[in-house]
Amino acid sequence: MSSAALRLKNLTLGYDRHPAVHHLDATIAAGSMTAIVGPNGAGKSTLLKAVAGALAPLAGAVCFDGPRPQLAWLPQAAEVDRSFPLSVGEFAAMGLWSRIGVFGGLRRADRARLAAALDAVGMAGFAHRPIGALSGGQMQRTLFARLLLQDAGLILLDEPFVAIDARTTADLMALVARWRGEGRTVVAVLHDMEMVRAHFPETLLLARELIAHGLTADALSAANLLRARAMVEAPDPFAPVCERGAA
Ligand SMILES: Nc1ncnc2c1ncn2[C@@H]1O[C@H](COP(=O)(O)OP(=O)(O)OP(=O)(O)O)[C@@H](O)[C@H]1O
Repeated sequence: MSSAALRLKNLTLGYDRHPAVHHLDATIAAGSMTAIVGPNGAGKSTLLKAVAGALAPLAGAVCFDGPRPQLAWLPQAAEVDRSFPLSVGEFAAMGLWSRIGVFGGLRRADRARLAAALDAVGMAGFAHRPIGALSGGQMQRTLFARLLLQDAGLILLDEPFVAIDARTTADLMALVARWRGEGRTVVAVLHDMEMVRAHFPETLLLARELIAHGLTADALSAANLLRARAMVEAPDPFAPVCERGAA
């Protein structure tokens, strides 16, 4: 599996030139499993968007050691348009697009891969169901099937287990743990500290700027969590200009 270290270099991100994440420096090791943790509005989704290439930095850069790895990004559930008239099978098969092209038909091997992915997420038998008719948990399983088919070296997950029951969470978490064993790099925005402590060896704690990054037990110390909360609750949460000079 081709995986490359991900380097965030003096990264400042924002919208309409208003910075939301300031001067972030961090290296995420190839093949590691990192949780991005922080209060609401800390800039976690913004960071994932930038790593995915969907948001250009205001300053600094997202770099990879070696060639840019194939990347798969699971956005927050609310951002997925389910009104599109697609079946579960058609939706999950989008994970094969990078290999077969948007208009390429599924060959027998692709169909077998699709069936195996739906089976792996517990959605075998749902292939013809419209995605608009799925429960939240079934949709999340379908999104994971698409991720499986993308077969990416770098996997970005934005709150993958929100409003998902314990059984589905455990099933999908087992898939994530398997990706790590396969040498893929996993970066996940998570709010559930218990899950982070149980499954994610490394954590990047963000509160508009970097609070801590390293082993999860160290990064999530009470002092760091307090500091993160204070940073986000501080006045002027969305400064019109970044006052700190570029490093
Ligand atoms: N499309 C956008 N346009 C303008 N501002 C935005 C946009 N998306 C996010 N923001 C702002 O950027 C800041 C960081 O938002 P972001 O969604 O990255 O936070 P988060 O840490 O993921 O929060 P949460 O835990 O609530 O999902 C917030 O102040 C938010 O209002």
